[in-house]
Amino acid sequence: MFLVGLTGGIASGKSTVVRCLVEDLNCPIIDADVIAREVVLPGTRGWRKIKDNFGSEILYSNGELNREKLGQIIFSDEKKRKVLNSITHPEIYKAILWKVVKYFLQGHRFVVLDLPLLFETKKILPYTTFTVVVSCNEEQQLQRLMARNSYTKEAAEIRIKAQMSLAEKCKLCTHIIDNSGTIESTEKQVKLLYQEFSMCKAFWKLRIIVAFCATSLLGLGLFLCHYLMT
Ligand SMILES: CC(C)(COP(=O)(O)OP(=O)(O)OC[C@H]1O[C@@H](n2cnc3c(N)ncnc32)[C@H](O)[C@@H]1O)[C@@H](O)C(=O)NCCC(=O)NCCS
Ligand SMILES: Nc1ncnc2c1ncn2[C@@H]1O[C@H](COP(=O)(O)OP(=O)(O)OP(=O)(O)O)[C@@H](O)[C@H]1O
Repeated sequence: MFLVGLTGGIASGKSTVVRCLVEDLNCPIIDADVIAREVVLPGTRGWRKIKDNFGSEILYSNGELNREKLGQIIFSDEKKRKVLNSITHPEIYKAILWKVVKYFLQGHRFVVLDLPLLFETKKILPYTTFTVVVSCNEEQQLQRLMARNSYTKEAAEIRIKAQMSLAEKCKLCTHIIDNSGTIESTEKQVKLLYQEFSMCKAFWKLRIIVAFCATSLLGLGLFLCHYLMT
């Protein structure tokens, strides 16, 4: 099975790419942002640790995490961001591992993992065969983030600065999806890339069949040698 790491910057268009992969191509996806929400649901270990470290003022009266408030704290304070990461990331990686195993057991041989911090944390990087960065220019990223979340320019900028820049990520990846044009143009690139990965999948199947045949022939050869010599 091979893993494709999909990443990018905040609001660079990862979810837009994922939507196309799921809805148009029926591709198996693991979304780290969804998992990140699941591991801090009220009553979970992650939730308890956040409450212990950041205090009850970080919760709504019904016990749910006030994500906006926590976001304001951690994006403007690197130390506190590290504390939150040290609580959530081990839980997130465990859940990712289980999902990979589940997809493998279901017979999938190629899974896309949408992980915003793929290059920042590097934990999953060694297990990826390909890494795809969804990119756009800095001004578009800023404008799209401000528009989507109704953030001020300052709030959007501190969130962008909390991550490695898109330009740096583009240097580290194996493939780039340029999301600076229309959504249709992005979808075209996603479909082409999906075809490329699917061909890779076929190539791996072929390698496994060839390896199996070669091992069987070798075994048969050894058996015949042994049979003829005794
Ligand atoms: C701080 C939180 C509560 C803010 O929640 P909010 O609903 O406003 O944002 P959401 O979770 O949708 O994240 C939006 C984007 O912010 C960026 N982001 C989130 N957490 C981080 C982080 N710790 N460091 C840098 N960027 C981050 C990612 O690009 C993500 O796609 C939340 O992001 C969180 O719990 N973060 C810690 C877990 C984490 O690292 N998630 C990233 C995926 S592994
Ligand atoms: N090509 C595009 N043209 C115009 N708007 C776009 C384009 N791609 C994405 N957007 C818009 O930009 C915003 C950010 O896109 P999206 O939510 O896909 O980013 P993301 O990388 O998943 O963000 P996050 O890191 O917060 O999860 C959304 O409002 C989306 O509709």
